[in-house]
Amino acid sequence: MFRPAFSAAQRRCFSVSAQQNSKVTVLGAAGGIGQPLSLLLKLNPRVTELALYDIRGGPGVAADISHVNTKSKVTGYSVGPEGLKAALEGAEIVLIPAGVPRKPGMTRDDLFNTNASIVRDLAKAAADHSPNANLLIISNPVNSTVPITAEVFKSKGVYNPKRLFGVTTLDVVRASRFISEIKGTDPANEEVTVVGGHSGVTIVPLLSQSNHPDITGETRDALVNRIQFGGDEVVQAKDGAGSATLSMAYAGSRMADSLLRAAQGEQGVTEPAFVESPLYKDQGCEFFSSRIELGPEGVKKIHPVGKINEYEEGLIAAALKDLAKNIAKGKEFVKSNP
Ligand SMILES: NC(=O)C1=CN([C@@H]2O[C@H](COP(=O)(O)OP(=O)(O)OC[C@H]3O[C@@H](n4cnc5c(N)ncnc54)[C@H](O)[C@@H]3O)[C@@H](O)[C@H]2O)C=CC1
Ligand SMILES: O=C([O-])CC(=O)C(=O)O
Repeated sequence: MFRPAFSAAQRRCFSVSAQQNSKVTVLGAAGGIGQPLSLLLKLNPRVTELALYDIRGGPGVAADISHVNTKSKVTGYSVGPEGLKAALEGAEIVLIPAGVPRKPGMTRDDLFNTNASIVRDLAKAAADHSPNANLLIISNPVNSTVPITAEVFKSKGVYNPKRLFGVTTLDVVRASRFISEIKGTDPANEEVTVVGGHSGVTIVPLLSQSNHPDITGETRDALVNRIQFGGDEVVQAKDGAGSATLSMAYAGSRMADSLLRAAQGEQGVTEPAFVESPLYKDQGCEFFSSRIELGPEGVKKIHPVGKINEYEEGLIAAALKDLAKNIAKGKEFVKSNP
């Protein structure tokens, strides 16, 4: 797992892989997520070049981060198609946290009207200028923005489902933290599989597969609810000033680091992600988040959901209903608004 501080010994271990060039691009780099995410990427020795783009403030954030004394080169790009093109060209990973966040009382789906076109347009640029990069979609609603990106790539004839990821890492980060709070354990030792999508009831934690299948009854219901609606806790606490940014930056940098490690030959790297998946395709869900083994080609293996109990079967059934609608909405948007 990527941790933001590296000892001298760790730096020596990293040195072989760090010789490989890895350009990482952030679109929306000056935002609440973009800034701390870019900082964490600057601290990662596997990143050799960091390209920061935003419709406002990209060069300023880049100048600031570029003073951090790690080896990677940081560039902030000017606003417009030329800047966007230069930011994307040669990227191994493109992270997209561009778009508006929620305010109290809103669902992630309420962001669709604004964020769908932002993601569509950035996806068009990525399809043109970095068609082979791993694309990590953070902008909400992820359940729809990932299908939007897939449709754009298909329309340009460059879609590779192994390279498109909706970032759901924050759900497992939260789940391991919340379960550790109940059990008084170290969250580093807690792994909770979370499947489905990234909003409300589409977020399905599989506690029966965790270290604590004994959590049942009201405690289980409250924990599941907290994992499903953890984002709302932050939205309410920020009281109109946005949603999770710092924990999301951590989660996004962990996902990027996992992809870089897998690309550089590390075996057995897994993360959850919302990807094109055969698991529930026959129930209208062409995309689904489950544990993914990563490799140099992006998605190496999609893990099945595995053994679950009746309660979890019910959670998945509820998730699939919403998820199918969210996916169809994204696909329809690109058809009607190419
Ligand atoms: N996947 C996940 O787990 C999570 C997703 N999110 C989502 O991430 C998104 C960003 O959240 P924040 O960073 O808090 O928002 P923010 O408003 O602080 O930052 C968004 C940034 O995107 C930029 N932007 C807007 N349109 C752009 C375009 N066409 N090209 C380049 N940059 C553009 C803005 O200038 C701004 O700097 C939201 O949609 C939010 O819901 C937030 C937390 C977790
Ligand atoms: O809740 C939100 O709107 C942001 C988000 O996706 C999360 O924190 O999981």
